[in-house]
Amino acid sequence: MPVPVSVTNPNGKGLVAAAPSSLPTEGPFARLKAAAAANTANGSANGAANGTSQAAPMEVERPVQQEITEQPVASTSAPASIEVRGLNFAYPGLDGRPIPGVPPLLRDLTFSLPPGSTCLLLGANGAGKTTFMKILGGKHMIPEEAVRILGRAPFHDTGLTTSGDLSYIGGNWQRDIAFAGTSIPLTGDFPAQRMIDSIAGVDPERKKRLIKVLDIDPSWRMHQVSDGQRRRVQICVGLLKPFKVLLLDEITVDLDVLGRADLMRFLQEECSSRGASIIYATHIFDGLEFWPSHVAYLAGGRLALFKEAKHLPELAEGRLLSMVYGLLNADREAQIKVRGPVSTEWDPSREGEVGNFSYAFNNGWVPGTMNTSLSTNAVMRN
Ligand SMILES: Nc1ncnc2c1ncn2[C@@H]1O[C@H](COP(=O)(O)OP(=O)(O)OP(=O)(O)O)[C@@H](O)[C@H]1O
Repeated sequence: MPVPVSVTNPNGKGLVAAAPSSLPTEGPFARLKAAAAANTANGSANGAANGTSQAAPMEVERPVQQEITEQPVASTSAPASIEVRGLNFAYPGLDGRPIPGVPPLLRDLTFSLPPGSTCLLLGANGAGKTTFMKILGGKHMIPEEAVRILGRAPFHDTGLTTSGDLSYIGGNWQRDIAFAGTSIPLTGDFPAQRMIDSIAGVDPERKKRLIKVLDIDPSWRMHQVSDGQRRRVQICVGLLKPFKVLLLDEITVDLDVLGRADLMRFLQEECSSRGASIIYATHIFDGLEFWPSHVAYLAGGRLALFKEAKHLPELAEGRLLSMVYGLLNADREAQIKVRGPVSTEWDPSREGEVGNFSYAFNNGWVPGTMNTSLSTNAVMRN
């Protein structure tokens, strides 16, 4: 279960800002606080200019309504570790082709991140964050030139993922098992250590460090662990290889506050010390102000906002949550303006939107689910 924001962050200022009076001087919160202070001192020219800081008195903030406008891609001279150029993507209908009349989910999306970046990916439910992350992770076929990870095409160049250079961690740890069902949680009776040891060629020191950071008991039996404990083992396995690009899709959802704080600090160190890059899609914002170097907001199939964190004074001021609230509000109102309010009535005329019958050329759809047992092999091409 996610930790409710109201529990960890009752005043809307973030876990980091809430730390000084109530938390011990040692341990992950103290280190988070120090990291946030250093971040503020280094990067938040805006915060300094208008006299705000993490230590400023906390008043309860009314979320602000923000205007969503297209932002220029952050410019940098370093070669990008993640580069997206004019990406279009639409999920296919049952016949494997884009559904006529349904606009692409991602439209002419352009985006670039330099090495060492920690990018927070935000957006409303259904905005396309998971889809975008899966595309970056090489799980959907798209034109080769549309996405480059470390200069390579993630779908076509499978060496990117098999080498561990590109790592995607998302969704629940589950698999489809014939005659049992789809999305079955991994619950065999074997110890966590065996799952972790199943990844070959791992530096033993890194393994030990991750087990410690994620507070894993190697003797946990995987069929008896809680959701959060299973998630810790899943994250550990996903991080064992020293990735160069890491895509995290809401994986901290089951972690307790301490576990999340330790993990986020570990990930930030990975980027600053090794030049790795991370995109992290989440709906849990408390305590994250210190973490991103970039913030991206996905709406209407495009990046409606993409900025370096140092240009977002809300972060230095510990107001990430209220910033996101404002963006979501503006997004919803813009959508209502365009398509009107969503009908609460079932509309029989929308049945069978797939269109006229044609012979299916993707026969891998799993009945009753949104997944295909094949990699999605039909894409929107202009
Ligand atoms: N396999 C699929 N087939 C068809 N449509 C899909 C499929 N997966 C997702 N979609 C649709 O694509 C849209 C974006 O979904 P996606 O999961 O990428 O959103 P998201 O931003 O990650 O949402 P959330 O914040 O709820 O996780 C949704 O409208 C969803 O219904």
